[in-house]
Amino acid sequence: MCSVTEDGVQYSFALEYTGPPVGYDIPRAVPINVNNIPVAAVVPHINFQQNITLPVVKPLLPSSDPSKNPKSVNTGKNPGKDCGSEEAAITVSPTSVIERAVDHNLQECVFSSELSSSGLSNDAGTSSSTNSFDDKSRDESLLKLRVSNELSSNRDWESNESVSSVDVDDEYPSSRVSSVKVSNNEVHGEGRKAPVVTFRDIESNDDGGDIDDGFGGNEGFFEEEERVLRIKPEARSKGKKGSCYRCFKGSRFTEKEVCLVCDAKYCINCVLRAMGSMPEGRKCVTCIGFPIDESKRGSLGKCSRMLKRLLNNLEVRQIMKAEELCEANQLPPEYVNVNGEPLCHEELVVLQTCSNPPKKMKPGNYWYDKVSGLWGKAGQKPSQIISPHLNVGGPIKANASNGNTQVFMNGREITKVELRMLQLAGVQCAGNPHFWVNEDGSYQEEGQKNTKGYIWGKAGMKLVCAFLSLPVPSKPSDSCGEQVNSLISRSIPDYLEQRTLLKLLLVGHSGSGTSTIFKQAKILYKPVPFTEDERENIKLTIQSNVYGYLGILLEGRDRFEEESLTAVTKEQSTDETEHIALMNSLQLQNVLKPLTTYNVKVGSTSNTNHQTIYSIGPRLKAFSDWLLKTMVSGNLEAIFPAATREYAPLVEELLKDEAIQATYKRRNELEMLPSVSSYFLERAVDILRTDYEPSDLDILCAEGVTSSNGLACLDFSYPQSASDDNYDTEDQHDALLRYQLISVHSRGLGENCKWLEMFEDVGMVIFCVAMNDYDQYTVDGNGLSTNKMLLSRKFFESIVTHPTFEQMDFLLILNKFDLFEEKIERVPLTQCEWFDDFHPVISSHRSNSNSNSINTSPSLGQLGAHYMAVKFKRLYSLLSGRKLYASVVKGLEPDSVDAALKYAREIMKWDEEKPNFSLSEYSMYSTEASSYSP
Ligand SMILES: Nc1nc2c(ncn2[C@@H]2O[C@H](COP(=O)(O)OP(=O)(O)OP(=O)(O)O)[C@@H](O)[C@H]2O)c(=O)[nH]1
Ligand SMILES: [Ca+2]
Repeated sequence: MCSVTEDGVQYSFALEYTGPPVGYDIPRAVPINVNNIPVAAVVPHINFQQNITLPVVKPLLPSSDPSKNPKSVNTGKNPGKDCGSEEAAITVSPTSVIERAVDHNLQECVFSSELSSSGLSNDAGTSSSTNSFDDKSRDESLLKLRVSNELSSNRDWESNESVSSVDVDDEYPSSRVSSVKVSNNEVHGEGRKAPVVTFRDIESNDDGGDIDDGFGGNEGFFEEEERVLRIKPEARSKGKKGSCYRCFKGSRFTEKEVCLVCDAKYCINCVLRAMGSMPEGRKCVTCIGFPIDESKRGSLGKCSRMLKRLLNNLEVRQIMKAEELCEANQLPPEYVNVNGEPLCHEELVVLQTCSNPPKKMKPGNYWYDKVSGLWGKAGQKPSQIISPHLNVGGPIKANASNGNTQVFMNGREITKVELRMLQLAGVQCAGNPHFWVNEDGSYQEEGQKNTKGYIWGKAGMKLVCAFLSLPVPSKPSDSCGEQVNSLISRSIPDYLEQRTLLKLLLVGHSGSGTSTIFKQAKILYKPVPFTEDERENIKLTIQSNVYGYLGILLEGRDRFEEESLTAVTKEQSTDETEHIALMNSLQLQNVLKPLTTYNVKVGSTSNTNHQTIYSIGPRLKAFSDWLLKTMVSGNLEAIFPAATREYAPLVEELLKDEAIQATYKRRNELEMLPSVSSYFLERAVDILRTDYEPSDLDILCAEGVTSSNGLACLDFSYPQSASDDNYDTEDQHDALLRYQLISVHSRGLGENCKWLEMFEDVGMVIFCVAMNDYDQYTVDGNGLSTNKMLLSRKFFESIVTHPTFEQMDFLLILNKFDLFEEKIERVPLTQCEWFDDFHPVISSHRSNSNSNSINTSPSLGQLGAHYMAVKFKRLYSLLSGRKLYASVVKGLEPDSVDAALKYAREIMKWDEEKPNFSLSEYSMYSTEASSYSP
């Protein structure tokens, strides 16, 4: 079927299948011979009530009030005349009538299911050809039928249920009324006047009471012009649980599309038949015109993968647009309460059409500060700043956001987070002040005239607000926003723009590699990971780091020299003279106060005898001492790397010096020296050049590159990778979904993680652990030394049990697998007391590294990783009763981090789709989804 849209774009709705024959039955629409259609031609004057086996309703007189006589629908039976000439209402179960039509040769107003389905497809063609996604364009000349859901979707009945109309009722009490349009031409042939025939479902045959229960008092459900009952359909499948509502095939795991109104679920083969052209988005044809299920409002306009597979981009876009914008799907105004008052239609329109409307509005209670434009859910901190001065809702209440700070803003007691924000903005908040804050952020204390400042004016406030998940005013022309953001949003169609930003919180104890993963994400997902400025800063950071490592080496050299001298002294003290002992003590002093006693050392006659391999020459010694002094005084950053050019030759000489080389060999004994230092020290000479340009790996390995304040945000979307093409499901839309990776330092979370509550709106927590920490110790302020893995565990526990994250998904990243793999061969995992029951069974062939046969037995590293994951999973389950997702990662390898972050996306995606599964289905599924991904 070819159609032309308003824009003149031609597109085909369905293509003829030209492939090889298929081995299964294809549902088909039986062609209709117009002449053979059993039309309700002449209705003889039959007393239907006497014909008890025929499921009929009593005719409803045009004057009768349908609400008072709900079992009757409008009808205009006119004996002796063509049934098309007047309105007629007959209650039929479609099949039952078909059978009866055959049995009794009745010429009734009967429609077979084939007819209805051909009517449907015609409808689809009609509406797409006129681009009639709005109600208006529904052609009046169409024969209006009200048939049951079952008729069109073949959903809930079986053809042998000819007489069991009552059963159907009982089982499907609310899938009753719906509308299907059938082209006049197809039904009646040309030349006939379009009649309006309104059918009601079988239950009209029922007697009184039941129906009143179903419809009683619901005048609102009657559409006056058409006088047709409008009860929101509700679907239940007759097939086995989880199967498609139309063909009854498939299981709960089959991908399905859900009707926004009645929750009927259709498989990929049935969805287009059941939903037709979707003029109001994803609704069964029979649900068109009905309000959506409010719990599904969040998914309006968010296209499923299934539709994207079935339809082309243009079609998908139009359907999604219609879904979001069509009248029937709009939020009922009375569902929105602002400052305690339900909105009327005009208010809702004002709210939605203002220049800066609330995003993602759902039914609910909101507060609105008309002066500043702050907007939030009742009892919560502000979520957005919308257009101010809108005349909607009542006056704001002091407890609107449930604040308890005794600080007031435009009459509302603000929340703790806002107070924190004000403090960071430099607003004086002592003495329970009442502020008057305008939409531009200017504020004054109540009763005073002077503007004291601008809340959002201060540099860095945007980041602070992002950190605290507080809104900032958005400029009308939001062109100055973050580069990447605006780039992306420009290519997103309007209706996608207001999508949720999915936030991922990345945390880990210091040294766990969180910064590395953050940087890796930046490199992976940003077209330009670092700006020129950033690169320059990174370069300086790396160079300072190298000087830092050098300093640690020099310090170590001092120590080693001292130690070896002491050892020599002890050896010699038995047979050496006092003079030598004296000289040695001098030598010791040299070590301790090198600069001042320098000459003594040089002048000493026995100097050469008491050199150790850790001793360096005078020039280098002087440089070394100076460097150490500078480091201790904390001036390193100020002097380096500006002085790089001057000192580069000295550094080069120093690094080549045997004493330094010897020290470097013992670097494992230097606790202060991070393992990554060797990566840089080995290339120190190159790095310290002025023309050095850090590589991606350099940046990844460099400490201190990100987040001086402990917080870093990265807005990104997962790019479409080549491998994704395998599943064409992952198309554009997923690529356009926006994510935000927020990385926080454990120390940035404050005591007892008190700042964690700022992150209540994140979608998931990614917790990072360095696997190779199991034998590492840190010494705290009290001189107590604690295993780093246990520290990580403690931190993990406090985050998992934090009230903010009660229902949060957690992904554990077991990081630095490369280092772990190597370490576990040398150091038993049982070094850490938490892992004392690790007793791997290792195949005896394992050690044969030369064997080129495929070694299927896992390595010790893999066993250890698995064991560690299980340990954390058990702990998590104990703490939260839920499943922990886990992923083993090598932070320095892009692919590894990419896989882990995509895994995170899958978990969130699953979270989104979870509601489409029933509870029992979910619990089954979750067992699978939480599997361990190595
Ligand atoms: N070999 C190896 N090194 C890693 C891996 N992940 C991180 N590192 C290194 O480990 C060091 C510490 O990692 P960081 O990213 O600084 O982790 P962090 O200390 O938690 O983060 P910050 O406290 O923000 O610096 C860095 O030098 C990284 O280069 C990994 O998977 N393998
Ligand atoms: Ca670090």
